[in-house]
Amino acid sequence: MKSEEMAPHQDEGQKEHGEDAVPPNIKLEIIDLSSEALACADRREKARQQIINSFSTLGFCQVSGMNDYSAEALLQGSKWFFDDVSEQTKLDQIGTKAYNPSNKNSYRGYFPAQHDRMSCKEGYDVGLQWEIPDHLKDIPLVEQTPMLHIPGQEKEVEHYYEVLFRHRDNVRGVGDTIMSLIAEAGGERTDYFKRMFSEFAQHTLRPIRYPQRVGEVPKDAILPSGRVISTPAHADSGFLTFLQTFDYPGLELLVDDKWYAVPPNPETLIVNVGEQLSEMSNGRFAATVHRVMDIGKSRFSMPFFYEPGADADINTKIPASLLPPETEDKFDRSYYPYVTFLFFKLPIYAEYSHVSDNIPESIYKKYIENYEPKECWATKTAIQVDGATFMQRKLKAKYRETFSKS
Ligand SMILES: O=C(O)CCC(=O)C(=O)O
Ligand SMILES: [Fe+2]
Repeated sequence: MKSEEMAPHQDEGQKEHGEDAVPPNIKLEIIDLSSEALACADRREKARQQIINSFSTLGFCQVSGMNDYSAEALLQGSKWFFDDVSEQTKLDQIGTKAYNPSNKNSYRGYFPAQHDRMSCKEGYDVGLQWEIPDHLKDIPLVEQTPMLHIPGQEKEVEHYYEVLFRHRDNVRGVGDTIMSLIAEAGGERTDYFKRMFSEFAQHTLRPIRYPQRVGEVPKDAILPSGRVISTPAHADSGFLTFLQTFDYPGLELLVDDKWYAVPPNPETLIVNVGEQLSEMSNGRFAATVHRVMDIGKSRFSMPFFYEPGADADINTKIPASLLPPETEDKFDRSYYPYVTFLFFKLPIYAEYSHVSDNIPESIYKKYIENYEPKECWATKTAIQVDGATFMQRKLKAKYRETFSKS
């Protein structure tokens, strides 16, 4: 899944810490992934070490050296998409089912901003393009990305997708490179993770706009210092995130209970570890909590959530030599499909609740019935909100009820 996300009523947990009006800057290590660097044995080894070190400490770094990279063209595309194409056109043509019930797409597509929520952003979830293979057919969430068709603006539309897809494919390659370097650092073959992040990976590129808020700002979005939150504190729930923030400040990391600001750098991508990759490393890699602040004007950003295939086994571990030694043998090696994780997680978000009402029985039997939910930041937060009940268990009970009736 798109990894980030907050549970709907998430509390801004660390109120007592780091209330500086302007938190100090933090410098993220820059890792050179240019083809020249990777072709040189010493520089490649340096990149491997930098990745393992930064993932094991801050859980955040930057990468440079992408091919053919124009942040400016991407930003122009996003401005066109969010500022020039009307919200109605986006909702009609590519809105997700939660916002346009007559559309089929639930997982890919456009979602509008909710100005009365702490998380105030609109975005467009874009996947890879492939024919859905037979073994993934019928799985809700495995779907094509709906695309705009605007009569009279064919050229603009074509250009928009050309730039966007080039970026998507580039960043996907960067993700594959990082996973290869982790494999090599652990003494495994370069293609160790290839099955997991296969040609049918569920990767999601998400152009975002945080619009200038209109109406009353919800109280829970205002910090005691008066600063306003656009995306509350969260850890990304997935594997790896590659984020372009252009020239916009606003991203903050929670390190040792204090907030730090990440200075923008359009020349690099910010990379961070999500909870599932942290789990694949038995906790060695850190899924660091972060948030986005309101900067008083529209803010654009573009995360790419590097995700496995729907049926990939997410109980995979990073190479054993990289695991914390005391944890090496203590894990469950049973198959846990990625889509099962998504099925348990997504319905927590109001905008995906219809997904759980439309799961075919065969998919329930294959991907839900025999699995226990996996915890993540979002579901843990939902538990806090929900009091004693473990929301994921409630969801499972709900699925079970649905299919015992049929
Ligand atoms: O927009 C940003 O700078 C960060 C977004 C984010 O944290 C996320 O989408 O997970
Ligand atoms: Fe995030």
